[in-house]
Amino acid sequence: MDIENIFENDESPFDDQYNNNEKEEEIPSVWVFGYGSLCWNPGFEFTKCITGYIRGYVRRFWQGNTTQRGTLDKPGRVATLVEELEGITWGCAYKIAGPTALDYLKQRECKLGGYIVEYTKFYPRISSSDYRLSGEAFPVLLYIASHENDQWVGEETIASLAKHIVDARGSCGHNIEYLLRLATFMREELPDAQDEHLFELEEMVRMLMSHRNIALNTVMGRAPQRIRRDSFEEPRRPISFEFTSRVPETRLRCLNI
Ligand SMILES: N[C@@H](CCC(=O)N[C@@H](CS)C(=O)NCC(=O)O)C(=O)O
Repeated sequence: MDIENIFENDESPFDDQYNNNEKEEEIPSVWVFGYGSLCWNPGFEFTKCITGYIRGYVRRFWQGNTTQRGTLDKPGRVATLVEELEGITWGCAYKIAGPTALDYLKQRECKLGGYIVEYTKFYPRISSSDYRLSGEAFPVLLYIASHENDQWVGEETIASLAKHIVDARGSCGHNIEYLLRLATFMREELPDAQDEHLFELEEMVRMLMSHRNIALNTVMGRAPQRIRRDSFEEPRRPISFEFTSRVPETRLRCLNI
């Protein structure tokens, strides 16, 4: 999908009805779906973040990574989406305006990560009349690993994935951090969402860490920027992982982009 001129393209699927610009000046915007590190470390500026899901895909750690979370000698494993008819993948959608964020994602996701950009329908977890999101689905961009990219690994057992993750570290930090921060995002923001693959992998990695005496503080980098999600929702729990609504000031530190 060519997104170069998505803001000018009048055939764009992101037409005005989904801009939800009721309270924002009429500037063209698109939504990007995050289901891996984008859930906790978007690295780009956004104006809204809402939790929800997409249909027809499941999340799998079947994409290798020799840059941000691994090396050529010890490739890591990062999340991608695999088509599955009845599949559902939970994550969050970011509303972005202007091409800067997309240029950044092109570098981070496509150039460095081997992902391609597609789009699909996003179903918000919470509908809000205040936000003119009556719960109906709307189009989002998503970054998915093509099976042709040179870092594609394909199906692997949980045990094999866990071994790779425990052994891998890249320019953005340890591969364990990548997995645990995603699992924490899901538990804290989407406690009712199911994801057997993610949580079985987390359990196996934590078991390997225990067997190899790997201390958590040796694999977890700096706490990510706090993100306020579903801002039209009353706070559901004491403030913990995510709080203030702040547009990220820092870029993806490891890539300096
Ligand atoms: N496209 C997925 C995965 C994105 C992802 O995990 N990208 C990795 C590598 S390709 C990345 O940029 N990681 C930064 C980091 O690991 O901190 C998402 O929507 O979250």
